[in-house]
Amino acid sequence: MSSSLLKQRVRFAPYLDRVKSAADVVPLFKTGNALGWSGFTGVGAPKVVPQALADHVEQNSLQGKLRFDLFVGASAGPEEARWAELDMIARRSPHQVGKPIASAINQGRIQFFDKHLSMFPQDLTYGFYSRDKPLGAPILDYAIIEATAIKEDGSIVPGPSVGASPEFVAVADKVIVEVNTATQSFEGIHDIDMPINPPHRPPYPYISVDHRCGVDSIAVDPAKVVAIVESNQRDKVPPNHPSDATSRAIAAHLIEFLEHEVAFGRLPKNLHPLQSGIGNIANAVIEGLSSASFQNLTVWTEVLQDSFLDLFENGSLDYATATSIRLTEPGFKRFFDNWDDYSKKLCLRSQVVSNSPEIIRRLGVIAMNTPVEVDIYAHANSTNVSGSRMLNGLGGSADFLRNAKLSIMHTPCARPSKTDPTGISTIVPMASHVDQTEHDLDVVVTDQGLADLRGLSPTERAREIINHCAHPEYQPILMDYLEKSEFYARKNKCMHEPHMLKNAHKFHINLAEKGTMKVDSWD
Ligand SMILES: CC(=O)SCCNC(=O)CCNC(=O)[C@H](O)C(C)(C)COP(=O)(O)OP(=O)(O)OC[C@H]1O[C@@H](n2cnc3c(N)ncnc32)[C@H](O)[C@@H]1OP(=O)(O)O
Repeated sequence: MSSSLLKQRVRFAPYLDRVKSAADVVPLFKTGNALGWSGFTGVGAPKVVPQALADHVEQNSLQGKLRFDLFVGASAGPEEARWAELDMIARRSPHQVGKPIASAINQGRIQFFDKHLSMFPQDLTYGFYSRDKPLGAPILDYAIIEATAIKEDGSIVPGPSVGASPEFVAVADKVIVEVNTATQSFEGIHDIDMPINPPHRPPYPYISVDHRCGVDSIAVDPAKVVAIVESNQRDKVPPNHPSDATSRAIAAHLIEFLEHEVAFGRLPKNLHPLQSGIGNIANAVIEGLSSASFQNLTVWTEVLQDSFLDLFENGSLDYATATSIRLTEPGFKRFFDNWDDYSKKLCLRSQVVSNSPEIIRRLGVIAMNTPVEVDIYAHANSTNVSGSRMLNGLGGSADFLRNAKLSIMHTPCARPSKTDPTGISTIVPMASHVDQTEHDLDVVVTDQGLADLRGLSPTERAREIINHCAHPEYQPILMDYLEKSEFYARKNKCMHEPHMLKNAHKFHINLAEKGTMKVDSWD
């Protein structure tokens, strides 16, 4: 049964014969299927089909018996958390958000692999993730893609994210389209590159943030579309934490640094295109930028959060492009209330383009992301707490940080542990897991201050980071580690990047054993 809204949104008549309910498509799925979902950072993912499958598993006690390999451009919505709770995910890549899915990964129930978001879709199309399948088997059994409209040629107009949907559609055996009639159509806001694999891939043409290639929907062979399912559920993004003294201090140091770079002629007055990561700190830093004096800013990023709307509204942001616009409910209301204005100043692209190392370097992007920890030589951990416990995944942090003109990591200098309000130092002697290397980062900034690492040797970097970024309670402990490491290294003629290996992870060991990283003495 098609609603009149659905008929308006689906402009390719043959699809109207394929309208089904979510429950109707449940029998199509078999355990072991490889699925690609649209969505990126909790918006634009399918909802009603995943929910119907979860209901089916719950009602028939199929937990652990109907399991899928699940690929999503980045994270999906609460549906994937429910799938994790019902043990419906065997394998997952490349990024996820939410406690149930992270704990299933950390309990070893989901085989998760973490890949640069610019590389994940193309590696999927190369067949890297289906290499154990028989020759000729499809890479994906189903792509389940949320649309906000279908054009006359059957192509799919996505919603608030593009992510890896073009690649999923290209390599899926069958496609199910969830047409979301609860949200406004996003038609006209996308600029979509369809996958062309090497060695004949032409260069991406973009030379400015507002440059568009002219394709505004995802092409699909209509013969592959087996069902059109109406969805009437909006995206639900939890509210961001309001900025606090810590995030405001981080933003203030960063703004002072950017002003300094403008004064010295290394950046123009409107800076360079900005990238900002996900999370509360990133959101608060952008909030801080909205009260600075920069004008005519541009943004080339992967996720736009609510705070970017402030920049648009106070007139300091000229144009923003991303692969996802992850807004809270009030954020989406602001966005739709000003649709005529925003749709001219905003564009959503595929993640292979938003995160393309080549374009990031070409545009001279300023990248800003939050790590779990940074070590004294500027290796950063974005993913694994104490070397092992996965949080969300690498996401696009390394796509941007390795290729940006200015690579900045921002973090509070300390975090609370269960027993000590400053029990976790985000500056450590040796990172317990490395996602960004010392060769990638230019600047580390905490609420204490900013370390400008450009052109410094490792031991100079260590002093800059300890003195400017570490919490005052950790500064003497870290300096003691550095000086003792230098003492041993001088004797052994290995002064380039001195470490005491037996103590290098003592902060983490101390945290596990005593609830704080405040080490009393070195072994
Ligand atoms: C889709 C994209 O890729 S966007 C591009 C950038 N992507 C990335 O940088 C991916 C990696 N980064 C991230 O996932 C996030 O930035 C994080 C998790 C590192 C920080 O997120 P934020 O929301 O800014 O910080 P926040 O302080 O709220 O920390 C989030 C959680 O991580 C935990 N955490 C962070 N660092 C540590 C640490 N050193 N030790 C223990 N826990 C930690 C926090 O305790 C918190 O847990 P909670 O949710 O149980 O309270």
